[in-house]
Amino acid sequence: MVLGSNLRETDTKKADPSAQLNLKNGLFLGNRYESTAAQSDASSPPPPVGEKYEYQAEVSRLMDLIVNSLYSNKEVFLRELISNASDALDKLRFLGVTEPELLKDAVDLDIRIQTDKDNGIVTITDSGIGMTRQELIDCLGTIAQSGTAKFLKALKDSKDAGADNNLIGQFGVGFYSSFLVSDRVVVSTKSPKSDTQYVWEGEANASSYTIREETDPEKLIPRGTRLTLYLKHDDKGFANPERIQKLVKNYSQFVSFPIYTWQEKGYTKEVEVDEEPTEAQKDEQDDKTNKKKKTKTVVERYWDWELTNETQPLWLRNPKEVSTEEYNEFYKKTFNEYLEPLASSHFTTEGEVEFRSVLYVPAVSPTGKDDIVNPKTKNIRLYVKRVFISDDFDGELFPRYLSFVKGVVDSNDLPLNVSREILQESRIVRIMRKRLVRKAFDMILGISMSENREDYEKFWENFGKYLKLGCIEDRENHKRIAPLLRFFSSQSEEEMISLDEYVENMKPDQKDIYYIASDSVTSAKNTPFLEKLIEKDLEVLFLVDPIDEVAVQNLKSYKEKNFVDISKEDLD
Ligand SMILES: Nc1ncnc2c1ncn2[C@@H]1O[C@H](COP(=O)(O)OP(=O)(O)OP(=O)(O)O)[C@@H](O)[C@H]1O
Repeated sequence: MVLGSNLRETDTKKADPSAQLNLKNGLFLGNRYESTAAQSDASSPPPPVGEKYEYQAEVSRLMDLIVNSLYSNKEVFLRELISNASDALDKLRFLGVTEPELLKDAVDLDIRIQTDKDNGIVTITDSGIGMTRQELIDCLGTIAQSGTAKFLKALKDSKDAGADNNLIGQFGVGFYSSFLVSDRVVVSTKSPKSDTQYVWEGEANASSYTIREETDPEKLIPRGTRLTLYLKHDDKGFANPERIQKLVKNYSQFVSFPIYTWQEKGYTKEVEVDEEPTEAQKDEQDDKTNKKKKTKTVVERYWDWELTNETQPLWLRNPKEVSTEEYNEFYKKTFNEYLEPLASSHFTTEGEVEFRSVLYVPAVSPTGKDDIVNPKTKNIRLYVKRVFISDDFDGELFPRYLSFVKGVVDSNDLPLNVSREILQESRIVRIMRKRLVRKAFDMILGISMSENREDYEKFWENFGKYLKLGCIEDRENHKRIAPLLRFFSSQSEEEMISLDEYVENMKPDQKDIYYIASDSVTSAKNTPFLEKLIEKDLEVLFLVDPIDEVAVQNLKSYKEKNFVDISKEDLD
């Protein structure tokens, strides 16, 4: 075997990883993985002093919290950093579709994690999009981003002084989580948009960070980002290669890029033994065709990259083989959620248009009940042939009133350079949209039929308004929406009922569905129009949400029974 054979001959305990990598790929990738952090630290002269920048006030606060936190589940740092690396690779792969020259400096899109146990150092390298100098300042000195911003908001909202510890785990604090375990963090990064590689360096308990150019030729990377974490004294255990391997397996099952970890390996071989044979053995050897030397089996140790995660995306797997726990985990990791979803649906459509999707109904409404019309939800992640395209196309794939549905959609029929304009014009997208909507309704119907009535009550409380909006905006789907609606009524003031329940409860000669619009159950109850109907034991729906009446007027009828406003009609 040619591969790495020279490495096995010698003591390769600290072998140069790049040597193997280059051999393996048969191409020269510069010295991207050349120096382990430990080596460079010991041998190179002190790095040039960088330019100093102050953190934005929120970042300082966040850093303070993280550095001094008593949060015990520190290992989440790895999940956060791998997720950043994966995002950076996604961005590169996406941009590379239209600008292939971005990909030319390094072919493999992967994440490599190396540990130096003796010195307590972990390096995480991705060959993703990297950062320019300005991006370093914008991204790692200010807070603009989702998860971290969510964290700060939750922190503000929480009055409980000990809450920050739980919040770190729930929301994730992105890049800054590296300071849960590190005294010092060095980010060396090369964007394909810049000719220079830059180094960001920050320390726990400091209010500023520095940025300088990378001048050490040993540390140059063709493209991407390398994070070097100098672990705190008590956290040096994270530099144990087996521990890292375990954590990667645990946290990265849904990362669709290969993650390699640097592992010690062994193989057995036979070696000759030079011991003096006994007299008896000598005779025996002489008897046989003499000179057959003795051998023994020894284990040779060497270090090599080992693929540590499975890279098949969840939606490509057979739904029969995916457990509810896996769907829930995928949801939480993909959408930065900490609550389990209320329901999920995994399906494939074939034939005219082929795509795969996993959809979810969240447990709570993120925008608050009154803010339906927020088109920038980033709830649907669109992939084309497994390449992440964008999470900005919710509006093209789902009607506005279903914007609370989250999920991934992967199509084989769309072009990789798909844009909003293409989506809007595409016949394929129209078909996809129809099917997605149908599946979303099936999923909601599933919740409504759950044995546990509370599930749907919870759904209705969070997303009822959205469905009512659907009555107004989506005539075509009235048949699907109407059975999902819920109202209080003159005979059910505490628990909401469905239209089906109403219809079942109708008197044999009752033709219409009666309703009264009011601002509360109490005032609806006291309306004078109601008396006569109650006398006759006829049930009346109470429409107590301002949107209810418009929704019902749009439906006009349910199961061929007209909605009739008891305050307006001349009732017999
Ligand atoms: N490995 C990386 N390669 C390129 N850019 C990165 C990398 N890590 C972080 N960044 C940049 O820094 C920004 C801030 O990262 P951070 O982890 O704090 O937040 P985020 O990833 O945007 O949000 P969240 O982690 O909550 O999803 C990212 O949005 C990205 O632009």
